[in-house]
Amino acid sequence: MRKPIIAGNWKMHKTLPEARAFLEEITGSIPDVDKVETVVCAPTLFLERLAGSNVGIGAQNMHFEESGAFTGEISPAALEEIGVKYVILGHSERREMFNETDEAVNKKTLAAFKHNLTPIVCCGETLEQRENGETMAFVGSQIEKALQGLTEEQVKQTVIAYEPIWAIGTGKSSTAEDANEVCAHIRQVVKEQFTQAAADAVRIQYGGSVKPGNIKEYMSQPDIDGALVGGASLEAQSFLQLLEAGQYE
Ligand SMILES: O=C[C@H](O)COP(=O)(O)O
Repeated sequence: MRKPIIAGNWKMHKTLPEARAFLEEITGSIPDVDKVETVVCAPTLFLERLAGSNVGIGAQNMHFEESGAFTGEISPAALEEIGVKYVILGHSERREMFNETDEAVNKKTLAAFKHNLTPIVCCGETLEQRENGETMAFVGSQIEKALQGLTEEQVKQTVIAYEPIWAIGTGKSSTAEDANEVCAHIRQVVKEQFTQAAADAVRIQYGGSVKPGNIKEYMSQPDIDGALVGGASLEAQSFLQLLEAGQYE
């Protein structure tokens, strides 16, 4: 059985004192790691200070090269060294605003495994693509390209986050059934590209206006294994409610 994974993506929010206060508030109340894997993806500057707590710490992006003249970037090795365990790759905000391509996401995914980082690979369609009936083909192709060259074992350890772009930060969440349909398609794509065992093991999160009040609907779907949460992960009590509700019955 796949273990649920709930990840907060703080994006470019919080100061260091706020980040520390958040972790102090949640530390004693994190559910058992056997029930749900808890991850907080913080701004790069805070990562070193947050690592070492009983929460999995994740970065929100990284470069795929080991080192070099890439002003403003952070390397996978540097993240590994400070105790970061997860990295969000190919978030739609990075694809849209920072021109991140499928090829770059693939290189980053391969680089993550060289440095013991669990990649949270994001995919998701625009509203226009959804209305044109292009969701399955588009999302399937994003995932196929992102996972190219991975071993079956690496795919099993990968986390995929399906986030329809029109549902991010808008309050308009996808219905649980619609989200599950896309997640089931992603699993099918993984099966065709790799193996049934890889498809059975890979964890797929839903993201897009997930809140304590709706997370259970998503978690009750057979192909959804967790959530990648933006806005509702910023407040400690809201995040704890997500963790409580984000477990299998
Ligand atoms: O990475 C998280 C997603 O962008 C979802 O953000 P949201 O929960 O604020 O809609």
